[in-house]
Amino acid sequence: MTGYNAKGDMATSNGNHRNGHCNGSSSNGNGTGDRQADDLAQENQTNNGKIQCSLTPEELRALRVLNEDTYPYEVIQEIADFIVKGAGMRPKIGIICGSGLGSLADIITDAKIFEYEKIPNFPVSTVEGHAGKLVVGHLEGAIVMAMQGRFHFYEGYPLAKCSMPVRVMKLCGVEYLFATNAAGGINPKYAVGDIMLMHDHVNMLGFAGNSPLQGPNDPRFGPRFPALVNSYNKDLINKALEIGKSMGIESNMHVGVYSCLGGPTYETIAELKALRMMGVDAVGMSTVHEVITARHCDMKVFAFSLITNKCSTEYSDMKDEEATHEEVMSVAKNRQKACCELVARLVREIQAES
Ligand SMILES: O=P(O)(O)O[C@@H]1C[C@H](O)[C@@H](CO)O1
Ligand code: HPA
Repeated sequence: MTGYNAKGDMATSNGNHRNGHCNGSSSNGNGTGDRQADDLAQENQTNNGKIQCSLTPEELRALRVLNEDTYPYEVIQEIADFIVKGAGMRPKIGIICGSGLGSLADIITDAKIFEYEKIPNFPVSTVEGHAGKLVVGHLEGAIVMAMQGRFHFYEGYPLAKCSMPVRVMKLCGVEYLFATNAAGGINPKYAVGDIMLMHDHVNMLGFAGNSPLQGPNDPRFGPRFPALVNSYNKDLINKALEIGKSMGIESNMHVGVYSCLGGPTYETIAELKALRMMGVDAVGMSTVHEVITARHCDMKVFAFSLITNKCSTEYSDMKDEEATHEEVMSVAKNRQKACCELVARLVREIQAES
């Protein structure tokens, strides 16, 4: 990947900026960032007699991390070791909190909290409603790790980087991935506040030739050509439906198909019509690449969308307002109790079986 730093200088995918240097921490995914940066600093000193970069170390770190797109197995292992050692426990269930659903991590007890900035080689969260914290602790007798904040393609991160934390989870010992998201309901039967259990997806970014698995395959994670037909664990979906019934929310629960678009724009009516024709029930900007990464390394996946807004597929439907992130966050906040209960009870069932 090639990008530009804040001074407009060319920067390359390994964090090797042609001009400019500040002392940030190593973040180039191959452990050589500081050495390269130091070489460049020396070069700048020699060439210009002064350091040119006007960015703070934090800004430079964010830029460098943004420019990384590959994470070798060893780097993922280092991150996982850092977390397991720091937490003093090995999680079995990983939870990714969707927009406004960070409270899913607040129900974790005996929590060890890692800010993303403090985790070596970890990207940073840039979206409101994504706090940028990794929480490891106990939930319903199980050890879980939850991401309070995910990484999205529209933030400028390549898909492999967006879903890199899933591989970290795997090497931490996680066997089950719970991925949650806020989504627009395209299925006309869905209402705002409903929960859609994902049983399949349409990978629109994949249609456009983009995949988190692009590039050389490391068989230590999984096969070159993974199958995805059984991606969403049926047993977990059935358990969640039972839980929904006992919570009295079965009429607000659906099983459906999610699709991820690149964002950050919400969809046009024509796009929503096309998605509906393809059998999509809910649309968002995440999750699919995380699920692909999780299935590639053989994790069991449970995923749900909280329907935060209705997506009209009719030009004539003047009643519908435009989606806003504020609305998304506010609906998520109002429904966090139900989402937390669903997650906690499903964790309890998984734990009871093991
Ligand atoms: O992280 P998720 O997929 O829950 O967030 C959705 C998609 C965009 O990031 C944002 C739009 O409001 O919410
Ligand atoms: N479209 C895409 N992503 C979303 C939406 C939407 O309508 N709502 C929440 N995330």
